[in-house]
Amino acid sequence: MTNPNKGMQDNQEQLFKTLKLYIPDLWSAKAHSASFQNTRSGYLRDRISMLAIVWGILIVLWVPFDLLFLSGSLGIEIAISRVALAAYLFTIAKYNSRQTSLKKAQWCMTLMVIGLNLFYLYSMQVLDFPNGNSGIECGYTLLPILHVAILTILPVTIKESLGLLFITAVTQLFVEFQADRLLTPENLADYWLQNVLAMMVIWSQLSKLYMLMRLYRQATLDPLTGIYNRRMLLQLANKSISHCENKGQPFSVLIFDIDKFKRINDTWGHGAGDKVLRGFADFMQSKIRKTDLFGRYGGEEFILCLPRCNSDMAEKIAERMLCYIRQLELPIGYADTKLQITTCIGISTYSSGDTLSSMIERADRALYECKDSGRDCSRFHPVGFQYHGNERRKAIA
Ligand SMILES: Nc1nc2c(ncn2[C@@H]2O[C@H](COP(=O)(O)OP(=O)(O)OP(=O)(O)O)[C@@H](O)[C@H]2O)c(=O)[nH]1
Repeated sequence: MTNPNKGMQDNQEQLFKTLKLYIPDLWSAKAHSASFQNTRSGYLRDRISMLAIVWGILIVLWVPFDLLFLSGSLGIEIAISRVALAAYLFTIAKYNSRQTSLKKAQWCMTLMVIGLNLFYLYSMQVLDFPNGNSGIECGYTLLPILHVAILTILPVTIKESLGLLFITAVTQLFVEFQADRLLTPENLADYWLQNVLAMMVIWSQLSKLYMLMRLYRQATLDPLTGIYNRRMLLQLANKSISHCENKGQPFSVLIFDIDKFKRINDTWGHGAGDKVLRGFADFMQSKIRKTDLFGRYGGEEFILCLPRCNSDMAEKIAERMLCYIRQLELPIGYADTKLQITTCIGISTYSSGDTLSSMIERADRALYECKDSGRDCSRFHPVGFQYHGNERRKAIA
């Protein structure tokens, strides 16, 4: 018999694998799923708007000190540029709060950093590129450090972070070149300090991204199989249906149920059953398109949503999947034993007035027709089709 502790250990390993983040996840947004990009863009958007508003207010609050400490026209010039920067930041905050895509949030973030650096460049030029960090000039020459420090609150990838730091570093090096103090020994301590600060900012940003991604995965993925859990699957499927509905494209739902799965558990133990579920989920993922949605609906039931697929195409895909699945040999971690499985597939296709629930309900009835017809087959139920076989025992989503 299989060892139950081994099964538990396997599950923990799988959970760890599902939640584990790799360097590409932290390096660039390209490695992220569309739904995580969407979640992060909302999170970024709030922070960018907040930062732009707070920084816009703080930058204007220094105007009296410009007028007080800087001689005549210098103070006025810098004060005007502060007000202009504040207006620019408020505009970014307003525009950013209306956007939804990650790309636009990234643009707003970059524009904010460019604006801050242009202000630094302008104020240095007005002050005739001061050569030292003394007295009142300190308040202006330290701006790049502040501009880097405020980025700490953003959950950004390494690539995004390096891009933002690069803008600030180039501006600062240009200013130092103009002030004749580029790479001078006196500046070494400053560089050191700035590099340490930059590292800490990147570290903090990555920690935020890491945490966000981990929590997101915990909330959206099935810990056993690593595919979408029911909540996420239904959420994404609803979005996909609305999208297809707006574009006048077809949309089909396939419910898969592994036949006589209880027997596998009873014969080989739950650990083996878990391995079969995992193997089946991995296999299905290798067979679907990038735009399809596949997730665990519950127990040994899985749902595959096929955007832009009409009923004919969905029936053909179901038949093809049945053939593939029949040939599948799934290891159960017990000697070299491999199990073969079959499935039933219930199919429904969107028609006007449908909701995801009504589609799942039809596909579910079709699935039960398969069970009544001897299993290892697929059935399609169109709207209005009445099936009078065994009624379904489970509640529908
Ligand atoms: N190993 C394992 N078993 C599970 C899991 N979730 C549900 N099950 C089992 O799946 C079995 C489902 O049994 P049934 O609903 O009777 O379905 P079946 O045996 O496949 O029978 P038919 O669907 O009629 O072919 C139950 O024994 C559940 O305990 C899981 O995460 N892991």
